[in-house]
Amino acid sequence: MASSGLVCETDAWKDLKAHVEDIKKTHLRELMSDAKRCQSMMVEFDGLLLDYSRQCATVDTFNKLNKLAEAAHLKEKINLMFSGERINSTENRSVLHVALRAPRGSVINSDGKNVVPDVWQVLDKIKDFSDRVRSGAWVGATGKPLTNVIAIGIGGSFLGPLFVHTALQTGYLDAKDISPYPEAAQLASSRKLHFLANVDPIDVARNITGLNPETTLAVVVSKTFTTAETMLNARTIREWISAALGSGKIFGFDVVVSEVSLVKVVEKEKSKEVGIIPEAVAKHMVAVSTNLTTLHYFYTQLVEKFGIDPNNAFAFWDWVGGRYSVCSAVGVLPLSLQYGFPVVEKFLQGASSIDQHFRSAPFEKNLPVLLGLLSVWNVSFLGYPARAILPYSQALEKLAPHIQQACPDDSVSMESNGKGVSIDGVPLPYEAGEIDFGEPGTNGQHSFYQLIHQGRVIPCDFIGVVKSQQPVYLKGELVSNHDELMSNFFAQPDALAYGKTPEQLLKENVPSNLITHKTFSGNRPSLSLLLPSLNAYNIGQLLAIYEHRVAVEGFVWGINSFDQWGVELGKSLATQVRKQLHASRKNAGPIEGFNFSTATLLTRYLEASKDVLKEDCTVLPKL
Ligand SMILES: O=P(O)(O)OC[C@H]1O[C@H](O)[C@H](O)[C@@H](O)[C@@H]1O
Repeated sequence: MASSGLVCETDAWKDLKAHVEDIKKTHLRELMSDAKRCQSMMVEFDGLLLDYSRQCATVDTFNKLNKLAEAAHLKEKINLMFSGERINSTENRSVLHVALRAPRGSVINSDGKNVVPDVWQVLDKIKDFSDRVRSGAWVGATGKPLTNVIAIGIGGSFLGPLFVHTALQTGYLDAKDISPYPEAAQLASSRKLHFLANVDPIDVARNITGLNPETTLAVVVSKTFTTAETMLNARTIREWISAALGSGKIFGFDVVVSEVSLVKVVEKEKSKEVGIIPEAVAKHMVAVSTNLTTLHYFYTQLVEKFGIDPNNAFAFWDWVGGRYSVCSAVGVLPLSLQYGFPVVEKFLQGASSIDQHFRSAPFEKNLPVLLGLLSVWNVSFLGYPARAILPYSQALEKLAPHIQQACPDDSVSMESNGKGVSIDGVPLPYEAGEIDFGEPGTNGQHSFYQLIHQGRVIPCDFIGVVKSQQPVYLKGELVSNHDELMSNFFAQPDALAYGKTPEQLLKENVPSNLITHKTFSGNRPSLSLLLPSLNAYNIGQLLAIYEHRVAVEGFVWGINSFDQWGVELGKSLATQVRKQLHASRKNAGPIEGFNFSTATLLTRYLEASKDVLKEDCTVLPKL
């Protein structure tokens, strides 16, 4: 829905601006003493409990935020998303990642066509393929079962699957997850899932160290099948497989692509013949890519020319944004190979439960809406530009990188909402998007929490789990290991909210020269989200909550949360550098077309690395 004017011009926005002064007068200590207020700021849904009473907000603030939601047409925008409208207007695409986890038989239309049957066709294909690989019916070129999987992808084709894998890794033994498929746990235990994302050759070396190509399956995951880093990594792994298992050849060639515009205009840099690709590649490599239909023949060709059998390519669609693709074959294929499809299906069901809730629950009970509105309040009104994501669960260690961005160019939140103009292209006179970062507790407490307690104000998301995946207890200890962890989960939000006053310190006989150092101002907002346990279903819920929260923020700010033009410039400059490096190494071509600084750095780099590699001879990682 095109916005009609900027949201900051609405009365609701102006009213909230004026309200900031009232809120700043009231310390969270006071707000927390109102039990009725606190009770009204707790919401439960499907086993989850959200407590947002430690936000610098009153009930009145929420009434005003609801008015802002109305002024921003939030409800209509949510409906447009679910009904398959092309709300990603700059790429002319629908935004339908909710269809990826819709129950079989439901109806979600894109361009008047129900996409759910297509989604399930791919899911069924993944189930069949992953069952065959896991059972040993599908074997490698030398007849051995494929027990190691390397998922090769970057950005959205990496971070989401890594997050889910890390979260499931210690938890897949949860009987509820695998029942009635107990064999899943047994089979997963002898399998390994690896992720190759960075084009840094160190990442390739780390991934293949200790691996036998005979028992390895590589999944090339790329929406466009042209991303420079992914394709070079894929070619490197193909070389590694070929070098070991290279008998029986088929002919093939690579298409090296320099630029992929997000409106699908592909400019070829060069096509180069690589001669013969061993048949083993088709046994040991499969692909996940967008829309491998006749409509997108180009992509099918790319897959085939790479040496992958198009029958072993798993499709998704252009209405799935890269950073929202973990519920497509991007995540479902590697995760099903590792854990079995039934486990991954539960993950999809958890996400779907939140989708239904997001679509239908009234705003005052709607978890993603509440969280999104709070973010808008914190960023645009209270002026807090960052957000810390603090799961008290080591299994959730990759949640913040997925939401935040550990990789160069993709994150659910920062790629979505890191925008400077409205959906209509008007420069924003207010800040949108937040800087996300985080670490699991209690590790973070021993690093950056100092700043959160006494330095900058950073609204925090505390995420706790009631039942640990690992119930460890030592006889004679005061509490179990998980209780020890959770003691911190419960304590930190109060420390941030209440702080510690000079008066309290004086009563404790703190020396006067230390009073200011030991004072905690408090009044630092946070929210607490309690999950019942950490199984595939709950992980799906958590993912969808964050995805929709980001959408809510973007809808209110009036931006397009579903494009990512900001990642393009760096990519095209890298193409220029790549060409220069090739020319200089191959023909000692002069460095041309760069500013003084870049030219100096390039010269130093080229000169100092002259002897490292020889052109035109394959060198695989030294293991
Ligand atoms: O899946 P691919 O086409 O390889 O793209 C991988 C990533 O590349 C980009 O630069 C985009 O900004 C990301 O959203 C995307 O996930």
